[in-house]
Amino acid sequence: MTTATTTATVLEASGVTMRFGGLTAVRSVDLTVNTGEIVGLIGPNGAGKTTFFNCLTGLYVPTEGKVSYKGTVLPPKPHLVTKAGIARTFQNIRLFANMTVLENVLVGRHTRTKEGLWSALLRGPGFRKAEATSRERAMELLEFIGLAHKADHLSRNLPYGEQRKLEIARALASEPGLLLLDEPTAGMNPQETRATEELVFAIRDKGIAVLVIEHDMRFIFNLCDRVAVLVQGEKLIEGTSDVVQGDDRVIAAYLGEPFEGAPEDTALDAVEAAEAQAADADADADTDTAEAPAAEAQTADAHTAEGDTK
Ligand SMILES: Nc1ncnc2c1ncn2[C@@H]1O[C@H](COP(=O)(O)OP(=O)(O)OP(=O)(O)O)[C@@H](O)[C@H]1O
Repeated sequence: MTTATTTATVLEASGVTMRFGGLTAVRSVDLTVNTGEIVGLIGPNGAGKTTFFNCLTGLYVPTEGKVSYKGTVLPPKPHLVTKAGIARTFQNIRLFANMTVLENVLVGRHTRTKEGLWSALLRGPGFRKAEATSRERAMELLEFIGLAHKADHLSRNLPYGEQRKLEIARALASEPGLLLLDEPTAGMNPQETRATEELVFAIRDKGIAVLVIEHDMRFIFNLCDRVAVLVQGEKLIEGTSDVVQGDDRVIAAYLGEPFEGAPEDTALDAVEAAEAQAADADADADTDTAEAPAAEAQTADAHTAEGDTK
């Protein structure tokens, strides 16, 4: 599917430790992401996933360890990390609510525009050309994520799932080589989640490596080439979806009882179908027949609902 003939390391985090006073939120974590890869980062609430992301993107200065992007050690400054080629989205949506959809994407491009303050104030030919290129590129991105028809809408008026998509478009506007997604499907319905899965594959096929935090196990195991599991700040295991799903320590430490025996895809399909049905159905109707699938759906949801609290 990918065209890369050689595998190169895009991201290399080594020995990353983050302490907050007496609390060690991340302890000596190593992680690499290679070209053409989608890597998942999972773990229970409070395991240190977002803290680790913040260390990668310069929001936190790690207490120990270093982070390199394409062989160069990154300075712990968010704008320099973005400029180097790493973009991210946040767990909580951070759009400019009173800007249009297009303007939000244009904001994401500013690290890639070279025109300076005077050029912008004087609106000289250089600025106008750069502005036209930026708009064109931003519209292409909106086309790519399926929001071009809403370019002039205020972002606050978009439905929740589209706001999350717009955040991804804004991150892509900085032309990253690596995209970090922090719970991209939190609060989404199954259809939106499936669409996000397709979007992430399409992003990878554009040559952008992806590192994704998510509580939705089906999403992670469908999507990722490799999955790393953080538990209490430490990396417990890293491997393919099959390896991670089958590891007893992961089941015990993270997936717990409801996921024991890692349900077959068919079982998960049934859960999803039940969720979709339940969403459409009148709350009071068919209580007898809905009882069994609703119970199953709750079991699967136990893993996703946690992500909405933050
Ligand atoms: N700025 C901070 N100051 C102090 N403690 C923090 C800070 N940020 C995170 N922590 C603590 O670090 C630990 C890891 O939190 P973090 O948010 O990284 O976990 P997480 O795996 O992303 O959890 P979730 O899945 O709930 O988002 C938690 O105990 C949290 O309370």
